[in-house]
Amino acid sequence: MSQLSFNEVSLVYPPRDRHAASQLVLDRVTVSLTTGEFVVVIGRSGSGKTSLLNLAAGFLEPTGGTVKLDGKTVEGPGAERAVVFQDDALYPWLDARDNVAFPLRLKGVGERERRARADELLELVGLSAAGKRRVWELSGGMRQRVGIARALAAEPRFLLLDEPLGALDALTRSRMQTFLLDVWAKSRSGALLITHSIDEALLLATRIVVLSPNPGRLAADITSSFTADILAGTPANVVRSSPAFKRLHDDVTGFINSVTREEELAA
Ligand SMILES: Nc1ncnc2c1ncn2[C@@H]1O[C@H](COP(=O)(O)OP(=O)(O)OP(=O)(O)O)[C@@H](O)[C@H]1O
Repeated sequence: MSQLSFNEVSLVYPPRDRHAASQLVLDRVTVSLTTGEFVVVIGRSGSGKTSLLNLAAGFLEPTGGTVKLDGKTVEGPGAERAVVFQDDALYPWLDARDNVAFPLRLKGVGERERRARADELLELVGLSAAGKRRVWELSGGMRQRVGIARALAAEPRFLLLDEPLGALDALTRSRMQTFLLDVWAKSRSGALLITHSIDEALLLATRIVVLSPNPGRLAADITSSFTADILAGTPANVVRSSPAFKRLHDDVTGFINSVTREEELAA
């Protein structure tokens, strides 16, 4: 089992120009996740969600505190933490299979093995027939699935997902939520996903982390159990209609809004 932890993490962005002030974006955030968990981070715009994910990815360094992977301070990006953004950023000059195989090429894996592994991953994401297609021949949902397959190619311990479904239409998004859970469960990795959707957070998370804005602070860390129902095949609309789902939806909404009221009172 692996653990990714934020320990009293603060982040200050320097002033954008000489007239601006520096900005405290995250204030002493302590939270951790282990492989086998699906942690969803939610909070108002500007609460530092993407900054938190970029710290986990090693794209940013904290100003205070530490980000650790299995007790070792994260000092930069690494193959054990794969990132998927909203804009999949596939390589347009490669077909779907070569996009998926790309991280393996970087690792020096031979061509035959690369292709075999990429084909397995394409099958996992339901795209075994699309390996030869170019990026522009894929729909938005297919592109995101190729992006997720590519992220899985290096067998990461953690998947860091920044609004990966945000650009998809409602129907595709709903299908992709179930798909994402399946992939996560099969990969036995840990997932850290950012979303603006409370509904998505409740359907996907084993834990929901709520950040308050200005500066981003940990407002709540709540266990959720609907993931198991979705993985067992219960349709999302049935899960949503349960009283327990509605109660947790209200609780999370309350955390996000109560934080806003406090902010307003303090302003
Ligand atoms: N590179 C940067 N330099 C300076 N300030 C930044 C930088 N990146 C983000 N910020 C600021 O930090 C704050 C938090 O941004 P961040 O993107 O982490 O929040 P978020 O919760 O992900 O927002 P959203 O939900 O709108 O995507 C915002 O006020 C943003 O303007």
